Amino acid sequence: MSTPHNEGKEGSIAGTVLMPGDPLRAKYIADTYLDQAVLFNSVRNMLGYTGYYKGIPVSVMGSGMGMPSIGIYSYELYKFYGVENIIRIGSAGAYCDALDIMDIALADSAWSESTFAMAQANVSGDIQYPTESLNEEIRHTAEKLAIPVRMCRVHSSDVFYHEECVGSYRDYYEKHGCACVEMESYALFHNAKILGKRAACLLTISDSFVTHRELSAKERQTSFDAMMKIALETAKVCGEAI
Ligand SMILES: O=P(O)(O)O[C@H]1O[C@H](CO)[C@@H](O)[C@H]1O
Ligand SMILES: O=c1cc[nH]c(=O)[nH]1
Repeated sequence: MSTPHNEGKEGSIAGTVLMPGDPLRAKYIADTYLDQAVLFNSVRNMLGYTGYYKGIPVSVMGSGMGMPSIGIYSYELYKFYGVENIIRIGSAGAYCDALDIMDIALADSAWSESTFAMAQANVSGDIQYPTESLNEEIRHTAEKLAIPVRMCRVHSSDVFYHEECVGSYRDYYEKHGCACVEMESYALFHNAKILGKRAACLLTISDSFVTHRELSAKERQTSFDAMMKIALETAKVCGEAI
């Protein structure tokens, strides 16, 4: 089987997929953490690999940036490849000083101005939620690894570069309770819900709107190991249950 965007063969993708936005981060994870990793997709260079983590099959695939992109890839993984769990592992910008560079956040909800859910399935509302049971497994895993994780509402934005007339990051923090910003979780959570699947979103803070500190592009690609460890150990637990 294949889709217009994924050339993976039937059975080539594990039940749990870790999804960074950057396909090169997917390659880094496969090269660094997976045994016997096999490339299942390179259409549009959206690299996807399946390998073994501590003996359990796990896949990792880039989602691209923004909701239309993760909307396509996650829909196809859930609907056509039988994937049960997608854990997004991304970077985010902090909207408050409670989140520092390299802190790890777990989305408890995604607020968005996006029309994705309305356009996709006539679903109204500006908040989408992750799967509570998957979040619970992630929290439990992080606790066991003694890696601190901050639960927070995420601004899942359609736009990276805003003009000033739109307002400040403080508005998203103060009016909507968003502690940080990324660009995919609202669409991922929506797709999981309509297809009866599970989704979660782990984020490492890469820059701060408050302090203006930021990681380099190279650091964003390779330095999120603590978050990856949590995601991989959770995927192992999910894989053992499938
Ligand atoms: O690091 P990733 O997973 O790509 O996530 C964040 O980084 C990109 C913007 O630089 C957007 O995709 C945003 O969601
Ligand atoms: O979407 C994103 C991701 C990281 N940092 C930002 O400022 N925005």
